[in-house]
Amino acid sequence: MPAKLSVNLNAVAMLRNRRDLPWPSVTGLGQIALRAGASGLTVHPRPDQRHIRFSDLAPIRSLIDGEFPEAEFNMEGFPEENFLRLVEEHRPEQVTLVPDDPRQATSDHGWDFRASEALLRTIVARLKGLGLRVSLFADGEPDREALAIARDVGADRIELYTGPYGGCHDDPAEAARLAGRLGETADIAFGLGLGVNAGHDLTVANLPMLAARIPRLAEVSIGHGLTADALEYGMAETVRRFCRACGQDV
Ligand SMILES: CC(=O)[C@@H](O)[C@H](O)COP(=O)(O)O
Ligand SMILES: NCC(=O)COP(=O)(O)O
Repeated sequence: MPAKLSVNLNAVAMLRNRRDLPWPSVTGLGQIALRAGASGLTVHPRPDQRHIRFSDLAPIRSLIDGEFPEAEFNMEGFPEENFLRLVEEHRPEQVTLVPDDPRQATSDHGWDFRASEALLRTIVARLKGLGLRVSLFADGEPDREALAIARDVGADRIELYTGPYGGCHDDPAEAARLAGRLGETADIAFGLGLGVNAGHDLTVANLPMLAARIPRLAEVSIGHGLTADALEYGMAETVRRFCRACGQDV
């Protein structure tokens, strides 16, 4: 089955936040994306609310519950207490834990599973107690021992950090090499019984090679490149283009 597309709304929220006005509408564009065939919506509410605001979460939850009961809400963030309370309140179908420092401009690395094992064990147990799927942001390094820790702390999936792969848009040879590394990492994760998601700087151009190398990829979450294309083609057409790049027949 081709990878599902979860549309990350952070970039739409950032545009909205330029003014004290409610447009572009984060929930409205999420609705257009789901109507066009996206399988879910992703948000990464950072502590300073510079993109998604905490007040965006309830309307997104209601949108999915009301019109798209098959769709999934994916909340990403560092597992500090405020984020965990937001998760408890809004009950996303999936929580993706990322090791971000609040001062980071954007996510730029996966977990150090060895150093964070105790923290992750506690947090994953708490989230699994709520019945939520848990995914852990992981570097595309085929490190079996580290990935075994991700499995052993109770995660359901990893999300491969594809930033370096996305950054090679003008270097096809390096992109192919990194797709191979991501694929090796995914193969180890599958062998350990983990599911595999991917995200960061994915585009219509670089998705097909990744999807071909990882045919069992469960989900991609995409915001920056997708929002850029939505400015050019509109959100609905952009979602269809990204779904096709995942290998979906839309
Ligand atoms: C975990 C990940 O890769 C995404 O959440 C990405 O960091 C988007 O976040 P921003 O839109 O805040 O940069
Ligand atoms: N998990 C990655 C994500 O949600 C979106 O990242 P990007 O496409 O904005 O780089």
